[in-house]
Amino acid sequence: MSNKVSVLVAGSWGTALASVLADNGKQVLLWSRNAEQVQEINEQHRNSRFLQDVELSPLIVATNSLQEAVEGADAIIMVVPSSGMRDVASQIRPFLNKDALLIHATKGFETGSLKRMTEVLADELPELDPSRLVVLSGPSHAEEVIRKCPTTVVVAAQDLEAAEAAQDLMINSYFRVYTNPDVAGVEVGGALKNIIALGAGLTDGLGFGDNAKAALLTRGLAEIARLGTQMGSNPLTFAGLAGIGDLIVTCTSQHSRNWRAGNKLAKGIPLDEVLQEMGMVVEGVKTTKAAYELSRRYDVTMPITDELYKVLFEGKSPQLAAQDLMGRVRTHELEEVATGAVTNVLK
Ligand SMILES: NC(=O)C1=CN([C@@H]2O[C@H](COP(=O)(O)OP(=O)(O)OC[C@H]3O[C@@H](n4cnc5c(N)ncnc54)[C@H](O)[C@@H]3O)[C@@H](O)[C@H]2O)C=CC1
Ligand SMILES: O=C(CO)COP(=O)(O)O
Repeated sequence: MSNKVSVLVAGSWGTALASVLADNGKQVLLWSRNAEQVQEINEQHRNSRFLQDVELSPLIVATNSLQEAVEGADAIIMVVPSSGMRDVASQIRPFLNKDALLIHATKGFETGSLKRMTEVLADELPELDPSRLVVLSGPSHAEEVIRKCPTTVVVAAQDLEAAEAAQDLMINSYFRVYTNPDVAGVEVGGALKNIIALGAGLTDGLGFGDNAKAALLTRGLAEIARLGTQMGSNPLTFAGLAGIGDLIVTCTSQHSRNWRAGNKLAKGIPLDEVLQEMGMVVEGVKTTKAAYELSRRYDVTMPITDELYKVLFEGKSPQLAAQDLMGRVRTHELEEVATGAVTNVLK
């Protein structure tokens, strides 16, 4: 398939996905707005800020020019953090081939509009054939993909042909790609799991133990599925790679920036200092705010998200948040299931 393939931007995940493409024999153009990073990738085949000690394939060529990266590309992988997606999408509009395959691998919602990333891309790129828009998600830490550890992901598109084209482009012996027609579900699952991962870092940091962690994952999945279903997702997607799969890896791996940020918060470090210390995107913080607003828009109960919102933005102590979650009005697991998405997930 694609001859010219580009990846925007050269963060941790963009660089790891560029490596997958290079391993598949593609010459990859990797865009960064940072001139020093471009020089380091081209001259030393390294991206030391994000993936230390990893030698990149010479098939990966970095560029500072969005025009050079996008013009004539048959496939473009967008891995901009959610906060920059609209801006970068608007900048590529003049150069984009309207039949290009546009795959994004970003996990988050747009602040304010609360839109999913494919909705933001469709807004900014009206000439692009919407059937060419694909989302890639699933349990996949960049640090492991770059070392070619066995990884599974899912690509979702309205159009099976586009999803299969993305599958064909990315799949290899260590990177197994499934397709799914549920674009909304794959995007919502990938975004919301970061909230629960922040909570898991907090829970572990407070020494609450394995029971609490299991509770957080299970009840976290219930609220992800509840909101996701109201947003038009197929509940079964949350039993798959973009749901429980990504929830497991992000809540249990110390590679997770969201887990690490939650863990630092448990030590009493203020949120702005935590984010500064991380130096990498922690999508779960903005996503907690977005999900808090979405839960009200769709009238869905999300107790874990609500408590995390209070911890992050209202100064509530995590201990009190945990106490309030445990002391919620008693309820019936199956009764709740009977009125929500989890029925279908568990069937
Ligand atoms: N790191 C990982 O293992 C995975 C990350 N993701 C998702 O991929 C997305 C990107 O994350 P990472 O690559 O990990 O982040 P990162 O923090 O490693 O790198 C982000 C890069 O984006 C650049 N950037 C930020 N805003 C920009 C803008 N407006 N214009 C141009 N460049 C901009 C930064 O300078 C940095 O180079 C996030 O949505 C994340 O949830 C998804 C799966 C795995
Ligand atoms: O989405 C991820 C793994 O699938 C990466 O999670 P973090 O952003 O928490 O590192």
